[in-house]
Amino acid sequence: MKKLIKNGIIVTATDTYQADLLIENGKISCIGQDLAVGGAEVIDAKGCYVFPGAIDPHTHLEMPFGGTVSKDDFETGTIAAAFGGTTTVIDFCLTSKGEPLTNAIQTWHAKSKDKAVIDYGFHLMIGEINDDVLEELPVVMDEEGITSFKVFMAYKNVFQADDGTLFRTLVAAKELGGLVMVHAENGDVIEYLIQQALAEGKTDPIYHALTRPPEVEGEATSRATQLTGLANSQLYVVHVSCADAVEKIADARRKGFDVWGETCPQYLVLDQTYLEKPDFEGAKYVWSPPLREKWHQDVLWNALKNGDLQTLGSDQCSFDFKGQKDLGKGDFTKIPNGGPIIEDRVSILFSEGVNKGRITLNQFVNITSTRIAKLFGLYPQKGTIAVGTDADLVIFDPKIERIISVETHHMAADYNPFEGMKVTGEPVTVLSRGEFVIREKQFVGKLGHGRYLKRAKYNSEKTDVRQSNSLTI
Ligand SMILES: NC(=O)NCCC(=O)O
Ligand SMILES: [Zn+2]
Ligand SMILES: [Zn+2]
Repeated sequence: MKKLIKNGIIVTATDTYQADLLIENGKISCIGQDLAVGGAEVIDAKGCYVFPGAIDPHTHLEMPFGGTVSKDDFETGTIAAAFGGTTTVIDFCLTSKGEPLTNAIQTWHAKSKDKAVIDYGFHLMIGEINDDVLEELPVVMDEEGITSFKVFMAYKNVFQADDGTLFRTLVAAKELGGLVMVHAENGDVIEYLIQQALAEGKTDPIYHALTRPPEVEGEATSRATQLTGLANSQLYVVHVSCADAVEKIADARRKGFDVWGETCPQYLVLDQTYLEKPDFEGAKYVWSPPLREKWHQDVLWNALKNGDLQTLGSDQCSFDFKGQKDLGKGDFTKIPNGGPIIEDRVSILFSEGVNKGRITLNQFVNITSTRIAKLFGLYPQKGTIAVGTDADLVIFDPKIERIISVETHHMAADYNPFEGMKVTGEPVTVLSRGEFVIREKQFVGKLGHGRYLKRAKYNSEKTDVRQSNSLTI
């Protein structure tokens, strides 16, 4: 059935205007003033913004990690994402050394099929480069449409790859049209600092942060950007947490390197003191990289505004406090890293960013949707509002106030790291390819509605590093 969204204010990465919007066969078929269409279901968006569905470029759903498995899967995770205004997620598919890449991809298809309520794609972890991997990569790209590869520079003896692997991945990505993503922390130095702390009997959650200081993130970011320049390749630095890393990304971009940076809500609004909460509650705030001293937040906000950082991911990787986070009681290295964020990513950026004048409304759309679609080969099918694009849409009431709480969230985890935080602005209705997923704040979607997305190759023309956020695109 046709749907007609009336009276809303359409916001894209470049424009803000009042118009009606017609949806037919899952796509936007017409945008105009005072549209009247016989037989169309009318959705009144008066007083609301109409945004392109947000895209979360960084999720870990049902991921084995730290001796357990992240709590939210493709069902609970994508439902919560939709409540928060996200209509596409790109999840990290983990690989194992010596195993064909396609085995890992099949495992991820099995996790997601018939569960996801919104569209989804995969990034692929590269843990080693050898002849088999080099042979498989072009096939993975062409047949699976996986065009972004993740290299971990940390998590020694678990996921960490060496510099040779990173460099060869950058070279291969340049040749094949892929985007290399890095978790940039120096895993070897962290391991040394961890062993030193444990030997001194320092086992509380705060030592997670103190053994991963900003310098180890800054150093790894610098190394990754330098190697990218040398390979004349392209790089996306995930979950940037501190000034040291922002500085290195900004330097690289000034030199004209094709380098991009993502931050996450936790680094924008929470700080290192949360790890000192009593009764082991600090474990709820264990991420890698860790939360930083508060002053880093201003640097991150400025970087989003001036274009040194371009996107916001959730790094959704949730664990229960009871039964999962508490695996690390008495040894902070055993606390599973990550938290439940997928649902509140967009609202936090709107409330703390747009409402507080730190970024503009159009930058908000660029940071949560358009830029991500361009970088990860989804644009213009996703990431904007235009005739012919998927009708992934969010009707967003900027006036609704909400207190974030585990009592009301839709994620599976048993706590919310933003508990008690007031946000103003909330999605009320969310459509995926023209179908309601959230309607008037109620879930009405269908398991399995979400389709797997084969993504286009990295296109430096589309993403052009010289185009800054400051002027939105
Ligand atoms: N970030 C984090 O603490 N957990 C998820 C895995 C990762 O992204 O490193
Ligand atoms: Zn990471
Ligand atoms: Zn992550």
